[in-house]
Amino acid sequence: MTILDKIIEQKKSELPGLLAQAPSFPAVTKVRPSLYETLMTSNTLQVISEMKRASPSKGDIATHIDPVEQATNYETAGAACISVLTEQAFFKGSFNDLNAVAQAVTIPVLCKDFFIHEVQIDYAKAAGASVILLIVAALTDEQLQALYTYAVNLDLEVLVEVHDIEELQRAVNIGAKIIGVNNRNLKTFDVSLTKTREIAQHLSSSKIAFISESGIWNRDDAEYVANAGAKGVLVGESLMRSGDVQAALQALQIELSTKVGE
Ligand SMILES: O=P(O)(O)OC[C@@H](O)[C@@H](O)c1c[nH]c2ccccc12
Repeated sequence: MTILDKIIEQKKSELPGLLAQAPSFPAVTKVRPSLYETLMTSNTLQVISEMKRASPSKGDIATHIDPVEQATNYETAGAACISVLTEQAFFKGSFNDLNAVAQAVTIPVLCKDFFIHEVQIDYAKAAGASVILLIVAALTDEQLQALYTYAVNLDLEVLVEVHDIEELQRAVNIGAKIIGVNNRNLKTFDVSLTKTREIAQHLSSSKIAFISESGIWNRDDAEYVANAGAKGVLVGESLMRSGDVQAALQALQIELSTKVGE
């Protein structure tokens, strides 16, 4: 069993609880900018900054950090979007974290979870998300299409996560506009930024906003993935561990127009 299999089992066990009652969170009525538009129109590498307390591969990362304070720092530093991990059993997140962050910032908010059922999308929406993540490796084609359509009909944007060329094709087939490659192998936890280059070479449409996810620690890493074709990066651990969150984030905002090789 891979870690992804284990997490999906856990998610399945939580569905009856979610289905038993309607989501109830303090209302969030903000209209946020579109993440897709931000990615497609900006000349700098856009940073999706993550609130991440812990993970299965690293254990505790930063359990003491206040999500609202962290998100506010991210927004002030010019983040394009705040990603909030809401998965509880492995990442120590919650929908309450998401709701608190959604109240506090005006930029797009990504609900980072393992979606296998529509009810989870209802919770994400009610808690204030404007973007959700769908992981191709966790879903059948039918589930992927159904959840994608369900989210879009709720006015949510969708970041579709892939790990290889075959998954990229499945993402393209459902019409995904924002596609992220996870540089972390979910079976071995190995991280390699070359994944970004490999997937980027197979992107056929310039209308896709392409994101590089995981394992980005510094400006060199950001430059590498920007040169490979990424319009944005999804960064968790390095920002959570940084003593100067704003400086660490700003170091990643590479000018895309000065990219080597373009
Ligand atoms: O902490 P990192 O290496 O910067 O990674 C952030 C993000 O990419 C990672 O948390 C992530 C990418 N895809 C996911 C899917 C589920 C949970 C977490 C993730």
